[in-house]
Amino acid sequence: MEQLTIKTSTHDYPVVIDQGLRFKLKSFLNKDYPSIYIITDSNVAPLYLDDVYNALKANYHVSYSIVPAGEESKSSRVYFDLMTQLIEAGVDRDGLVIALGGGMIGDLAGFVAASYLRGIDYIQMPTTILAHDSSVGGKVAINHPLGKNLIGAFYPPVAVLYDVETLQTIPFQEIRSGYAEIAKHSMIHTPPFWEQIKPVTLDESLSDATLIRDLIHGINVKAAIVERDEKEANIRQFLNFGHTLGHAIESELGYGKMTHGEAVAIGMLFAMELSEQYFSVTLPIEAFHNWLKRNDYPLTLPRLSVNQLMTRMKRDKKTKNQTIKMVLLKTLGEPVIIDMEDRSLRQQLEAFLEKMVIR
Ligand SMILES: NC(=O)c1ccc[n+]([C@@H]2O[C@H](COP(=O)([O-])OP(=O)(O)OC[C@H]3O[C@@H](n4cnc5c(N)ncnc54)[C@H](O)[C@@H]3O)[C@@H](O)[C@H]2O)c1
Ligand SMILES: O=C(O)C(=O)C[C@@H](O)[C@H](O)[C@H](O)COP(=O)(O)O
Ligand SMILES: [Zn+2]
Repeated sequence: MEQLTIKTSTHDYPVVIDQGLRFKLKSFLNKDYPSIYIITDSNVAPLYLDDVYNALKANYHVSYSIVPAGEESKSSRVYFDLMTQLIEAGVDRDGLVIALGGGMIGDLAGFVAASYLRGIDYIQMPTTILAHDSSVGGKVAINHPLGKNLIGAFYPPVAVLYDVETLQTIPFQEIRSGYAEIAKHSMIHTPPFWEQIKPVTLDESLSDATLIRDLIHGINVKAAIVERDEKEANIRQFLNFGHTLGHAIESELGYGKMTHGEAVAIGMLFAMELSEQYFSVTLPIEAFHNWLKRNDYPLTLPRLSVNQLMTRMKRDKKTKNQTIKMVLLKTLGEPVIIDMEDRSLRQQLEAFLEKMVIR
């Protein structure tokens, strides 16, 4: 078992990483909750809902909702339906929400918990690799058709219980998606650990030991950053490496058409190219590109409108005074936030997308 504690402005919470945690939930509940409400999705429910429900039902009043799997459920409609279900179930201010699933569920259920009755406790139970990132740090949100995560809060959970046994059932595309955020952590951290990720192949040969090593490394990077800058006043923006374009691609294509990690991977490639030009440095772009290719990441895009992408990037939460900010790398492990000038960003984006279309 691995455990760390995250300090926030309101409380500290544990991140526990172990096999089979879903069977031992009771021992991690530090309050006598009158009701527990599990929120999960239609892929995770048949696999793990019973285990979680059965681990609690003898001691607590437990209810649940199952939302359709997929990014489209991180929506105002599903959010509102969940609110209705919690009200009808009579969950009060002493209730607990359990977010059982990947980052979609963590963000959605976390935002439900943050806003229901002005905020009740919630536990993150991540079940994807990507959720090593989303379950830590307290960013919760739903999407708006105009942009990703535009409606949300900083609202830390009371615990993150990462039962890594659940990762055995995730499909390959989701292994890829999650490893993109691990690669992100490997490149923004000092010292960088990209050299550790570079040889990893995301197929049957990926061992549990490698996966757990990389997950723990990623979680430690994330934890260290969010502890120092919980509300993203400064260095937390580094965690947005690859996201300025990645989020624009996700929303422009339509939520769920490309996974979050796949879109962020493309965004990282673009940010690396911009970094090389901006700082006249050499980054391991070719090695990263080869890694993405070897692991079957999508490296082509349909022809997208550069105007639309620019408009979407302007709606990014880092934007101030209409100036798009990008996380660039001065060198591997040394991220910086740069105000981008529209004209040159547009030109570089056009050139980048042209390569993505024909590659
Ligand atoms: N809050 C944050 O800090 C943060 C960080 C990174 C990403 N995110 C958000 O996270 C979301 C992406 O998360 P995700 O990649 O986990 O997507 P997801 O939650 O949609 O899960 C991906 C797919 O895997 C399925 N699944 C989940 N766990 C499974 C399991 N154990 N076995 C089999 N199938 C399983 C899901 O049903 C879904 O189909 C995006 O909305 C992104 O914006 C948030
Ligand atoms: O925790 C953060 O901060 C991050 O930026 C982590 C990202 O991987 C994640 O996708 C996050 O949801 C993006 O945040 P946003 O503020 O750009 O919506
Ligand atoms: Zn992300």
